[in-house]
Amino acid sequence: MQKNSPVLATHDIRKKVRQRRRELDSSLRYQAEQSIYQQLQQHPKILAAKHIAIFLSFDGELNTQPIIEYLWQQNKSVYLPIIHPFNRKHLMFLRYDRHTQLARNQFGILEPKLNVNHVIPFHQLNVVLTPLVAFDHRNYRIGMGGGYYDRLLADYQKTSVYPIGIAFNCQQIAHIDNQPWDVQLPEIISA
Ligand SMILES: Nc1nc2c(c(=O)[nH]1)N(C=O)[C@@H](CNc1ccc(C(=O)N[C@@H](CCC(=O)O)C(=O)O)cc1)CN2
Ligand SMILES: Nc1ncnc2c1ncn2[C@@H]1O[C@H](COP(=O)(O)OP(=O)(O)OP(=O)(O)O)[C@@H](O)[C@H]1O
Repeated sequence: MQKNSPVLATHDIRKKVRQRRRELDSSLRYQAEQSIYQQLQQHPKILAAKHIAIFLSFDGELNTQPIIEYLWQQNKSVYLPIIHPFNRKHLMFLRYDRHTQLARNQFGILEPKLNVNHVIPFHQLNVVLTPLVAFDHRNYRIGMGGGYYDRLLADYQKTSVYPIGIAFNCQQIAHIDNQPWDVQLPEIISA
């Protein structure tokens, strides 16, 4: 592989920013989380939404549990991604409530146990809160490398689904050498 190959560069950025995210100072982390929670609570798309996809934090991601508690309180329906059992490069979204049983997937991330009655088709989601590792000023993102969210969001503009990235400021980088399949997010909330 060439030294300046974008694939290699992406791998290095992912590694570096994941580490930066894990090592974020705990009081800075707390302040940033409070700011992001506030921004989300005032967000018109969240206020109007009924069906909201989110994720359970791992690897230094912002703690999403308070957001989930808030959404439940507001009587929103909350959904979590699971790795599709047959089509393993794809995600499915399952309803998440206080009674949902969770188990760790192959990456060590907690996910709901598959129950077909709890599945929501992608196009019925109103907002997809989207995890990311790194982002740039154009709202291109680098994720964990599975391509899951790029596949999921490839055609979001043909639907009424509104994706919102959430991240810490320390995850912003100058420029992402975007690939043809990379999805540009309409919005990233960060602090
Ligand atoms: N909280 C959260 N949930 C999420 C995501 C996310 O970014 N955050 N995902 C966003 O897409 C999906 C999971 N994607 C992932 C992709 C790669 C690895 C990962 O650790 N890869 C290792 C190899 C691990 C292995 O194969 O055993 C690596 O690259 O070193 C983890 C999650 C779905 N759920
Ligand atoms: N829409 C798509 N259709 C087919 N393959 C795709 C699509 N999006 C991404 N891929 C494939 O997935 C692989 C991983 O992509 P990439 O490194 O951009 O993932 P990522 O953005 O870091 O991860 P994620 O989207 O899960 O957060 C690539 O090899 C790419 O070819």
